[in-house]
Amino acid sequence: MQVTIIGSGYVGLTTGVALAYLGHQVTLLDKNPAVVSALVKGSCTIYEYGMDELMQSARHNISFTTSFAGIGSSRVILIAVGTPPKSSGDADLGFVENAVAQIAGHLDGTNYPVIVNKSTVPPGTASRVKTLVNNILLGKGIYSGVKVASNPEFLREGTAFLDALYPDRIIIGAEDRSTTEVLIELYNPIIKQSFTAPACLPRPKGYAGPVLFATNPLNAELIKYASNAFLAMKISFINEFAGLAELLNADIVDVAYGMGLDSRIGDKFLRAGVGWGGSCFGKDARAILYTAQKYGYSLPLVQAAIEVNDRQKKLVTSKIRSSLKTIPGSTIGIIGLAFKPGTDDCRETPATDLISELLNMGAFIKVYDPMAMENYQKQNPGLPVEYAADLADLAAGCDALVLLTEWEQFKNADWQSLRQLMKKNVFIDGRNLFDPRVMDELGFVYHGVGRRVRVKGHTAVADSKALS
Ligand SMILES: NC(=O)C1=CN([C@@H]2O[C@H](COP(=O)(O)OP(=O)(O)OC[C@H]3O[C@@H](n4cnc5c(N)ncnc54)[C@H](O)[C@@H]3O)[C@@H](O)[C@H]2O)C=CC1
Ligand SMILES: O=C(O)[C@H]1O[C@H](OP(=O)(O)OP(=O)(O)OC[C@H]2O[C@@H](n3ccc(=O)[nH]c3=O)[C@H](O)[C@@H]2O)[C@H](O)[C@@H](O)[C@@H]1O
Repeated sequence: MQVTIIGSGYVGLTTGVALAYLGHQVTLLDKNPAVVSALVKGSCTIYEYGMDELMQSARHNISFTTSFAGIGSSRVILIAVGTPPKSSGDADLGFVENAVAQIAGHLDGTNYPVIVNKSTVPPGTASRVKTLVNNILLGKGIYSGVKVASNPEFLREGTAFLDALYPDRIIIGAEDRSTTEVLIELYNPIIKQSFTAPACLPRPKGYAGPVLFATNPLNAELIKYASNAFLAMKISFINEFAGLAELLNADIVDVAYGMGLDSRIGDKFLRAGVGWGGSCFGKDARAILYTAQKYGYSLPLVQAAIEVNDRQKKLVTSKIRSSLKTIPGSTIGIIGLAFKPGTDDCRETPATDLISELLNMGAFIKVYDPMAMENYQKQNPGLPVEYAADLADLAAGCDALVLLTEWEQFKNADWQSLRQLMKKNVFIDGRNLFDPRVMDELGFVYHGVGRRVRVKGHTAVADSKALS
């Protein structure tokens, strides 16, 4: 099937490469010439596990362009442009509308591709897009039979290809059966799992394909917001209890493990930490609050999820202050800049607020991330921090280390040697990556989140289990 994807960012590029891998003819269109020329030269603009292998085997099915010319010959057009927040919290649909206007401007009435919103857009956008396209076509004297669908994206950065090839669900919000069928055809290899799994991403054991749910566009749009708000709320919930656990001298890792044993609760998204980051949870929570407000309604749980997250981000500073006693003049090493492991994305990373707060307090800041240093530096030009070459370079001379991103390689580093390079021995583990007793034994003054006191001889069941 001929597919054009508008926007070659995290969603557009990974979706495009996955669809091309499945055998579709994919055109990746981005308005940014720098993105397109990098992709044409074979250099990927984002880091995502599996990109090189999938790109290599799918290369013959992909083309890159900045031009909308010929877009009418596509069977499906997926819109995957950004929907950033306005200052009101509402989603800014400027990029979507611009893309839609360009699409409509290039349709001549001989062929009507299905136009699909993959971007996260407020409920009602599919019908708004349809009106926009029809008006533009009417202006050209074309009475259009264009179909607009909503097909929200649920991939997570860092596991984008895993999520694209082996999703839990595919939500198709279409106004009629024939439009749904076009999208079923697009996703057929995934629904039937009829493709050969790439070597780097074998089919998960027992995985039998996604649940396909066909509904109307409005429901599909709301499913996306409700899902992200729920996940954000789940993390905020465990973070709220982490604060209480610290006061009680309980251990939130054990508490989360025990909660997750109930299949109604589940063990996912119960990892306490420095708070959720990334380009979507905050933006989407605020956008759906705005939508509710427009209808004179409130969403207090969603509001609280944001408030708890804001409070959580401040927690690290108070932990550093209480353990170092004084911050001005101290050297603090930040371990991890990406908003989560597996990605080079630094949008809304918890590191940003923390670093600026510590700089304002007069600390000297060193930072290190295995993947996200270049992005972070680009996004924060002139920030007075030292970019370390590796963990040893980071640890040297530090009074405190603060772990913000739980990259696997951090877990496996030689912390005994790293400890010896430090001036003082404070370690703030913002992701509860380490076993407190081990860090104690290595000579660190260790603080996790929601697990303040270590009881000698106590064996926390969950310490060795990964909560994901
Ligand atoms: N990043 C993620 O993990 C996920 C994002 N989403 C949603 O998907 C959408 C896209 O997100 P990202 O991929 O992260 O954004 P991004 O910012 O990484 O990429 C968007 C791309 O669209 C291009 N673009 C903007 N307007 C254009 C136009 N008129 N024509 C052609 N290209 C245009 C930009 O140049 C940019 O390269 C957002 O609505 C986001 O909420 C949904 C699920 C996951
Ligand atoms: O709409 C989107 O953009 C996407 O947003 C999230 O995906 P993503 O932001 O890539 O990453 P997550 O794995 O959800 O993590 C988000 C943040 O929550 C934090 N987190 C996650 C899980 C947890 O238990 N605790 C926790 O603090 C992570 O460290 C990270 O900062 C959703 O998980 C995706 O389903 C969705 O498609």
